[in-house]
Amino acid sequence: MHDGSGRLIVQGLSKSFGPVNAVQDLNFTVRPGSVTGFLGPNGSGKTTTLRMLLGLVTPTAGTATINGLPFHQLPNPATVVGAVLDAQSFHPGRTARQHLRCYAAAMNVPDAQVDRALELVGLSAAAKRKAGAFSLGMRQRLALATALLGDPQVLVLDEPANGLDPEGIAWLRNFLKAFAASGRTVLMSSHFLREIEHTVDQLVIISRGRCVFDGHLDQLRAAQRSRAFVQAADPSKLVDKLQEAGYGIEYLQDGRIAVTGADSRAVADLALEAGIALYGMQDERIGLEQLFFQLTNGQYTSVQQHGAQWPAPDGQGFGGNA
Ligand SMILES: Nc1ncnc2c1ncn2[C@@H]1O[C@H](COP(=O)(O)OP(=O)(O)OP(=O)(O)O)[C@@H](O)[C@H]1O
Repeated sequence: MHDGSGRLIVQGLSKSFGPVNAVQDLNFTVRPGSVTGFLGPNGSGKTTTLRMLLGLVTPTAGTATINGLPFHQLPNPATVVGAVLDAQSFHPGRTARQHLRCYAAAMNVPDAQVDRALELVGLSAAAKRKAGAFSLGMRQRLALATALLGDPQVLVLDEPANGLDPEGIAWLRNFLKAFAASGRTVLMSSHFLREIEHTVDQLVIISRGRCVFDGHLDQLRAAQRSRAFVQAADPSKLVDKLQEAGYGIEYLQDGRIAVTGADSRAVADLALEAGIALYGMQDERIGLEQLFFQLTNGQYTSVQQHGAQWPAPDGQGFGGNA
């Protein structure tokens, strides 16, 4: 049974593998009713964190809880959390339905859930086909169906969009948004900002095992700075005026002034008022992707949609948030 919270709480979580500090003092909360992206370059510690959350790796320090409990203390965990860590782990000779029946039996979930899960992921027509012949996109869907068997409150997905074509990504986006809109929780990892940009509301970004951003995607967007580069006849007078107006200033080596938080129009208006001639102007906008580059300190990586519906936990209708 769902206890109605669906919260994932990571506190002071660390994991070292010998000399490798894979995860270092991570703190974040994932709330129901939203899709949270867990973003970071390759090797930044995403999988290790998800594995600690799912009780598959023991933390060196700290805790990771689901509904207030470590995974291994959850009563009937399959009904609380569904996870996909590896979309390739199928017996190639089994059909999609046979694969799901094996898991349903192991989870003590009624067989009826198998056809429901196949339907939810759009695989009903492929139920009798062997998983070994599935495309990567179909494997991702079958893995997701496996995670959905227990009708869980929380979905934890490691790189679910990996290898999907644009149509598959759009399908996944609709699906996860609808799942979250019903008051459930989604945590999905990615190393590619553009791939998940239109799917997630919240973002936790990690780099080298440490959290470098935790907040709403809009907060990240707001942090995109714009700058205007300007060459003026009287630079020091213009700088005085710009500083009076509250803009950040930087002198560039080539004699231009970089004005932070302003576009060229605002600078031109101010220069005109002050009677300062301008010889050249240029705008610069730091995009989300560049910002992600900066946040992850060059440890690179980089985030895409529709509409589905999803019943709320315990069949309470749509949009119920715990
Ligand atoms: N079992 C292990 N033994 C030793 N080192 C490990 C182990 N698992 C992970 N690591 C190391 O911990 C670091 C974090 O790896 P992790 O797989 O968690 O990163 P990731 O962000 O999921 O990367 P990717 O996007 O490439 O999957 C890496 O340096 C990795 O080599």
